[in-house]
Amino acid sequence: MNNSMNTIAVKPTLEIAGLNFYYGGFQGLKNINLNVYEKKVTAFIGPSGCGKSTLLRTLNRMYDLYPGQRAEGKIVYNGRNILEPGQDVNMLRAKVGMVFQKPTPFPMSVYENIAFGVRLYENLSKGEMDERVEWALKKAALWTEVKDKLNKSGLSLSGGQQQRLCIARSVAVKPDVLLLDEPTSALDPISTAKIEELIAELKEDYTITIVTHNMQQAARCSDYTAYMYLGELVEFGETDQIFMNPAKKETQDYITGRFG
Ligand SMILES: Nc1ncnc2c1ncn2[C@@H]1O[C@H](COP(=O)(O)OP(=O)(O)OP(=O)(O)O)[C@@H](O)[C@H]1O
Repeated sequence: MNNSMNTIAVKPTLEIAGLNFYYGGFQGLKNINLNVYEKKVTAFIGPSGCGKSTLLRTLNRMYDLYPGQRAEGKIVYNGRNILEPGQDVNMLRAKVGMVFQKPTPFPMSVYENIAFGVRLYENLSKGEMDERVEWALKKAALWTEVKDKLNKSGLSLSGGQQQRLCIARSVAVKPDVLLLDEPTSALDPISTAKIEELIAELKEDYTITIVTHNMQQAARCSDYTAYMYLGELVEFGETDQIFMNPAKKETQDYITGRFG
């Protein structure tokens, strides 16, 4: 949590307005309005099925890969509604990168896991690519552990290392935003602590949103928290306020474990 935030001017990176989302005939998100602020961590919390992952997946149009899923409303990024037709979704996904719940390294070397994505967008020399790979691995706090194993399979790393490799892979293409979907739920407590430390470091450079079931994690890692229920945004505000002085009884019940 960041107690000095009230005094710091914050700028929205993503402005979400009147967002509705549909899985065929089922409405998964209902009139969501919230800003994701620049170089801050925003946590999405709420009971299972409330729409946290759905909201995260709209932010880089990941749902486009699935027929029958559609979003309407506005998500303004760099002055443009990304939901409109004509958006270059590949470029969007480079700028708004995603890390999933289960670590998903590609079945290739540690080095190639990072170089592969970079090659899709940039034409770097071998020396430049070596530098980029090292830079991304350092950003993801993984370099010292893998610098002697760059040619080993990404799948040979531990679960926590694999998740940091996935973060390095996203960071390597120089995004603005990182979307983290329960990034530590498959990890042990030590790896979880490392990822949480990493999130604190990464927010110096990136705007981060995180879906988490872990209330302590939301309280520790985030500057803003959105509490969702049944596809609606119940309450959104600074994390200190949401956890210490929520405006709504439903939020209070959820964060104190009285939900359900
Ligand atoms: N592919 C899909 N087809 C139809 N409905 C879906 C699909 N994916 C999710 N849903 C529904 O949309 C709603 C929101 O799901 P979502 O996965 O966003 O919730 P969540 O808050 O992330 O849940 P969890 O914490 O369990 O991951 C749920 O009712 C879910 O059943």
